[in-house]
Amino acid sequence: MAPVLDSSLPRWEADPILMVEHLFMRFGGLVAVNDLSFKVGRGDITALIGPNGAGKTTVFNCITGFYKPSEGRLVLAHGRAPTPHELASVTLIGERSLVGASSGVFLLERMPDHSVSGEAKVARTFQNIRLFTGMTVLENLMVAQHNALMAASGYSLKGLFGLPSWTRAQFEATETATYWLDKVGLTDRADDPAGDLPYGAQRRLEIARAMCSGPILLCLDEPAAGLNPRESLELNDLLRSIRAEHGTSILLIEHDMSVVMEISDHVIVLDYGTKISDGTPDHVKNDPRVIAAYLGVDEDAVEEVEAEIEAEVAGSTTGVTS
Ligand SMILES: Nc1ncnc2c1ncn2[C@@H]1O[C@H](COP(=O)(O)OP(=O)(O)OP(=O)(O)O)[C@@H](O)[C@H]1O
Repeated sequence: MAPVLDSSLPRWEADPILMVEHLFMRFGGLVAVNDLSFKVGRGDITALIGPNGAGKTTVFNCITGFYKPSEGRLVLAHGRAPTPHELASVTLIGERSLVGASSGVFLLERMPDHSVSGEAKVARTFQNIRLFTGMTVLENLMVAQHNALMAASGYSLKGLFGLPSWTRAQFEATETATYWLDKVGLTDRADDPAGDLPYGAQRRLEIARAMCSGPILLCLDEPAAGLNPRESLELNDLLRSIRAEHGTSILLIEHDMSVVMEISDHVIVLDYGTKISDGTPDHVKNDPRVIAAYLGVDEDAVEEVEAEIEAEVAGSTTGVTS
């Protein structure tokens, strides 16, 4: 039976798909991520924001297995979140995953990047587009399914003899690629080299390629970078439909606040590797610490603003006006 979720809690508390716990990443003397904890809700669009150098991409690199964190735990749950007892059992026996009847639990910090994508089903895109520019648009989407196709081919034998399971897998991979080509509006460019596409189309192709691997968590590093306002709106629609039609949870790093505030359910703000705010878009955009981090105001000024807000709130509840 599906567990009953506490509707009084935000989704990231009631039903987290990813739990980042006390994450540290040090590069020599530089602490790029400093004791960071946050949760990503299942089916939510979650944004990780912060000024340049705040540590956002480093967090992505830890989640997706590109970096081994200096400390901390990264728990991904395919089904319901694990109980503390289940989590302790995976952690203590030194395993990197627990694939039970109802769910799979993965400790991402213990997994290499290919297992994070292949087993834990976390896909990502990069700040700088990384397509195979010499391959066609369609080939880029087929390559994304290479691992599944290799397994279906029995690592060549079934493919060599053209067994039905291999033919079926090939057909399904082509269907998946065709579906995503259509979804991102690139069907008529299927046979063109990916490098010939305009910039905005390359960004959409990257997202389509990530979706071809069937992720349950899609991590997007600055998907709106370099897009014009019309393309940003199209991106918003694409991400909303990925969430609505495929139930994929999305974690994105983004500087474009029109994208962040428009489509996010949950926003986490980093500054110098530390979390300074965590909540709904409305909560975050009115948080004096966030305003200060973006405008470069110092701590004293933040405390002053907070005191002013508290005084105003107290005044309005007692009916005192200034
Ligand atoms: N491989 C590395 N070696 C050394 N320092 C690094 C490495 N990767 C990141 N850093 C440093 O860690 C800090 C955080 O960098 P990161 O790229 O994560 O920030 P960011 O928030 O993603 O920035 P931006 O918005 O500009 O992309 C920076 O000071 C950066 O120079």
